[in-house]
This record gives sequence, C-alpha cells and structure tokens, in this order.
Amino acid sequence: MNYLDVRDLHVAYRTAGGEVPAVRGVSFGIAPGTTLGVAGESGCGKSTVALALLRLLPASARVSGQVLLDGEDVLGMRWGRLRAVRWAGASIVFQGAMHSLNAVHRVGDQIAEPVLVHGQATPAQARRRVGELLEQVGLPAWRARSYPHELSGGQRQRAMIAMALACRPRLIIADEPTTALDVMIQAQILRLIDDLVAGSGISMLMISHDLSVLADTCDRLAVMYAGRIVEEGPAGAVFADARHPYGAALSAAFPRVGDPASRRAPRGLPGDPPDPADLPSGCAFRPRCPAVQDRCAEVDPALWPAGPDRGAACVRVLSAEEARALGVPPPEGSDGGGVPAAPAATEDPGGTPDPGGTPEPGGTPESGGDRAPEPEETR
Ligand SMILES: Nc1ncnc2c1ncn2[C@@H]1O[C@H](COP(=O)(O)OP(=O)(O)OP(=O)(O)O)[C@@H](O)[C@H]1O
Repeated sequence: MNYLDVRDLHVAYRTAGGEVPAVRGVSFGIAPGTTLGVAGESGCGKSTVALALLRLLPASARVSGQVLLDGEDVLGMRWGRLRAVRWAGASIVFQGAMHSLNAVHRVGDQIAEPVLVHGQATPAQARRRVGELLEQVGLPAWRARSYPHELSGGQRQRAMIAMALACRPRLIIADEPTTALDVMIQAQILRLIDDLVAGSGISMLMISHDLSVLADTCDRLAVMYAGRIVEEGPAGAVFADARHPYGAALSAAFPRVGDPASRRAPRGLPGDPPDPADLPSGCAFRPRCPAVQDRCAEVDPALWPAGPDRGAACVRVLSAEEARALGVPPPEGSDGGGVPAAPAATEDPGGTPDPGGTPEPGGTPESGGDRAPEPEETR
C-alpha cells in the first residue's frame, strides 16, 4: 500500500481577475521507502501540489480531491490531527533555507522545536537529538548554537534537512531543495538526501525543474504541464524514452548527469506555457507540440497507459482500438496511434503546459503556488 496517495487533486487560486486553475486533477502514489520526482517548467503547479499535501496553501486557494497519508485524508483532517501529522507524518523542505529559518533564533532551537511541540522528547533529550541530527546532515553539533546568518547557504539547507528529519517523518517533501545553491553544493545536498533516504523507509516527493537531477535520484518521475501530470513512470524509462512530447522535450533540454558518454546537446522547446486562466481547447500542450494532430484540439487527454507501469496524456499513445473504445477520434488517414517519437526540439527549454483530460491510470504531482510559510488552506 502506498504511504501517500493523491487522488484527483484540484487547486484553484481566487484572484481579483478570476480563478486560476493551478492544479487540474492530479493523481499519484508513493510507496514506502521510494522517491517520486516531479518535474515541469515554472508555473506548471509543482509547488501548489507540494503545499496542498500538508494544507499549507494560502486562504485564497480552493482545494478538492483526496490526499491520503497512510490512508488518512489530510484534506478532511481536524486541525489538531493536522498539527500532529505535520513534521511527524510528513515534513517539507523548501528552497531558500534563509527564508524558512527564523533569523533571530539559534539553529538548534529551531530544529528542537518540532520535537518538543510533538512531545517526542524532554528538553535535554531534544538537545541530544539536535546534535545527532546535525551530525547526520554533515554539520558539527556545535552549530546548534549558530544563528542562520552564521551559516553558508549549503549549511542552512543541511540544517533545514535536519529539521525535516527531526520528528522521524515517513514522508519528506522537498521543493526545489537545491535551487538556490551553487552547482557543487547542489550535488552534495542531493547526495546527502539520497543517503539519508536510502534504506530508511522514508518516502520522498522531490520537486525540481531539472529532469536530469530527478532521473538520477528518484525511483519514479512525473512530468507536469499546465496543472496536469502528462507523463509518469519509472525514472530511467521516462528520462531515456519519454512517451509524451513534452516529457521528451523536457528530457532533451538537460544533459545527462554523470554520463560523459552522453554528449547530446541540450535542446529547448520554443514557446511558453499557457496562462492557466486561459487554456487552449483540447490538449493544453497543443500550441507547442511538435507532433500535434487535428484531433488534439478536440481531446483533453487523460494519463493513459503508455508501456509497462507508465502513463502519458497524449492521444498518440493510444492504439486505434483503444482510441475507438474511449471515443477518441483516430488520426487522419491512419489506423491509430502508437508511441510518439521525441519531438525535434529547438532552443530554449522551458516547460509546457499540457492539456488535460481526466486523469485515469497513474497519477502525477503538481506544483505551483507561492510559498506560504505556515499556513492553512481552504477547500
Ligand atoms: N497565491 C497565488 N495566487 C494566485 N495564483 C497563484 C498563487 N500561487 C501560484 N499561483 C499560480 O498558480 C500556477 C502554479 O504555480 P506554482 O508556483 O504551483 O508553479 P511551479 O511549477 O511550482 O512554479 P515554480 O517552479 O516557478 O515554483 C501559476 O500560474 C502561478 O502563477
């Protein structure tokens, strides 16, 4: 059984200009001890998904669906239960630790706080636990007495990871945990996260715009576009052989990490993702898709099966028979789909939105939303 199951998650932000549908029917699961990476270009809804999982969205967000943590729906939880689940059931590491740590409190006190609030230790035990946690993340125990400004960016992010581990959560959500760091430190932090999670039984949701980093560190990958998961499957398979033209474009936009044999030059995808408040008809990726067909204007694809243990939201993954059964028009002058080839991407990576359909098979995470410190959400 999955530790986390997200089902048909929708999030819309109420704004002065109307509702912004940031997440549109995202479903995915994470088994105990496994890592799911969520990729997609800026604005596709990744952070919104992450924040929705622990009800950290601002009050302007309207949320529906289910977020089952060990079978319990977080979205329907009473406030007291939700407080117990945060940190202990699942914790979150944001990008930019300087903004997440309180500048006027010592790092050790901040790491100890969730342990104390959850009644997991006496103050003396919490102090010992802080020392252990700091050493676990590669910092000397005396750093507990430091203030955030006395640490480097990488050290602060290590302290944030220590805090996320403090209550021994079964799920860690890491939202672009290395984005604000330089490349060498990024690699160290990713290795640290990998080592901490490996064999620990902790599940992880790792968000990044960088598909190659996720492919290197995650068991499974979900690619988001315009508030939907458009591709989901085993990390290596998705990165090497994406079935959705957007997944293929995103994969082509990054060189492979640690594979000097792969000399392919990064390629980009022209165009911009759509405005979530003004999506095109049919597939949201249609205006940028190098493999677009006439029927893409009519069909809002669901995450259909696209190979062993994977799905893609593209009409081209359907055989003629499957398309007929689903009421999807066949491509002009042919008997049906097949797996789409990687598009001949051009310059400028970037992400794209994907149209949506009704999520069906696998699920994918979504991001989006702005960082709300300690929030509350609304349904
Ligand atoms: N508080 C908010 N109010 C209104 N719209 C919002 C709010 N937060 C996010 N959005 C919109 O929701 C959509 C998804 O944003 P989100 O931050 O989840 O995307 P993202 O993929 O995480 O992007 P990034 O990688 O830049 O963080 C975007 O169109 C964004 O402008």
